[in-house]
Amino acid sequence: MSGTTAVTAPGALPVLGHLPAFLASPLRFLRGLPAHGDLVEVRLGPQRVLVVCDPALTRELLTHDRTFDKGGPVYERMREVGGNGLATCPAADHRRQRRLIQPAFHPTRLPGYAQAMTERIDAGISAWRPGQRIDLVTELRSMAADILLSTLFGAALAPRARDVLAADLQEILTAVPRRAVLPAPLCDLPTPANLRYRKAARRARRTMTALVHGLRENPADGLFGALLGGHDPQAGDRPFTDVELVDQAITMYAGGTETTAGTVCWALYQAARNPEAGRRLAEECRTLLGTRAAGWDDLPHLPYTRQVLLEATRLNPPGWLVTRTATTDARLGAHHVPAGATLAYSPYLLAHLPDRYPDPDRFDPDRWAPGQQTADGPGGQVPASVFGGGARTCIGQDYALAEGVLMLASITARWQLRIDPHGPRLPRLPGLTLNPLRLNATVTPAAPRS
Ligand code: HEM
Repeated sequence: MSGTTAVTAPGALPVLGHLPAFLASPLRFLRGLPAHGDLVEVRLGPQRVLVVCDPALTRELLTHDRTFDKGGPVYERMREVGGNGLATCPAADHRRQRRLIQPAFHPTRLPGYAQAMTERIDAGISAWRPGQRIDLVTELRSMAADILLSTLFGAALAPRARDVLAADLQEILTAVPRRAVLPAPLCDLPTPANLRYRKAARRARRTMTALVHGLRENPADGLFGALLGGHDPQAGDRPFTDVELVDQAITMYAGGTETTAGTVCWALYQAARNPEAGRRLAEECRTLLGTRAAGWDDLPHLPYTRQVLLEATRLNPPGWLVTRTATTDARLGAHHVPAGATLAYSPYLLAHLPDRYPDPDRFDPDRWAPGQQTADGPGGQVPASVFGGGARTCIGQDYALAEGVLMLASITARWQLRIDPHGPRLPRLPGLTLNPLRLNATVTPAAPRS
């Protein structure tokens, strides 16, 4: 990249650059980069990307969110879906949006959301039958979608409409990685996949616009109720229009469904593969809960469950590669970065650095034990950058951790899972998240502890 002082990763082929090596195994490729420097240029065909390979440099990238703004091919396609929502909007619009939305994520609102989480989790796991073979990916995704839409719209969203909306939103999200790599004209062809995508996008926006109209007249109990009901915008903050509110709903769905569901899926898988961790998890959940679903007041009494969840996010962080664009000529650490450059940070790469996490491939929930000193601060913290950082840090972090612990504890308390020996079925290339495509398990009732 003209003007940058970053080293280029070795092994670039003419024209294709590092594309074959990246496509052969993106995660292995990323993990090899820190050996070459703290900022490494990678050539993916014509696209050049500066990959940040060091935690301090990642913090610097995330702190200067106006210089290193949202951008890159995935964010462009996400904008097509989520419009100018909180996760995709440029820095120029971000402070206003964040100020308007933050009250809906205030810690005092979490117990209310947790009640909806407990109800939806209980309904989900009560439908399983002894001896049934389930696909955990589908089951947890549908539970997370149910929870997200229930907390967004509260009682304003009837169960039948919720199912249709969840199916449409899922269709849209599944299309994003495909549309991000297809040349733009191909995205407009009337292929069955493009037609399905357009139909789902139109219907989802129509449904949510109607919900927003209803909530403006009659604010209900959900997250959108908090956004619309009686919240005084800060001086100078223009309130959200209906279109912006629908963008925010799609953004929350996109940011809050696959991420949490995938994390719980990996946590259950790891607990099944690691007998000692699985035993301690079961002991904690079954002793505390018997067979009931976990609620908000149980959270402080589920420390090991939280450790298991955190370690699962470290090993398989949902957002594994995240891009930015330099808005101006800039410095990053000791490097010059030219205006227009694409940069990327990788929670996956950082979470597998051996000097931060000794024996990084080992599943070890005790890294997060209270009082344990980790590279990310005292035990109980979250793995650095898994939830981003700086002004664009995940607004749903506490929501996600509460939901993840409630799901993991409730499932473990009530059911014994026998994961299929084949383990998770992985996509050939990871999509927006590191989630498996399938994880089959047979469920039998857990033996309660006395
Ligand atoms: C395990 C669960 C989750 C993980 C690992 C996660 C991860 C992340 C990461 C890495 C970012 C920063 C992206 C960037 O730097 O460009 C982010 C932002 C965001 N997340 Fe999450 N997330 C999770 C759950 C959630 C949930 C449950 C919600 C909503 C209820 C949510 C909503 C958002 C939003 C709206 C943003 C954009 C924030 C902003 O730009 O101000 N996330 N998340």
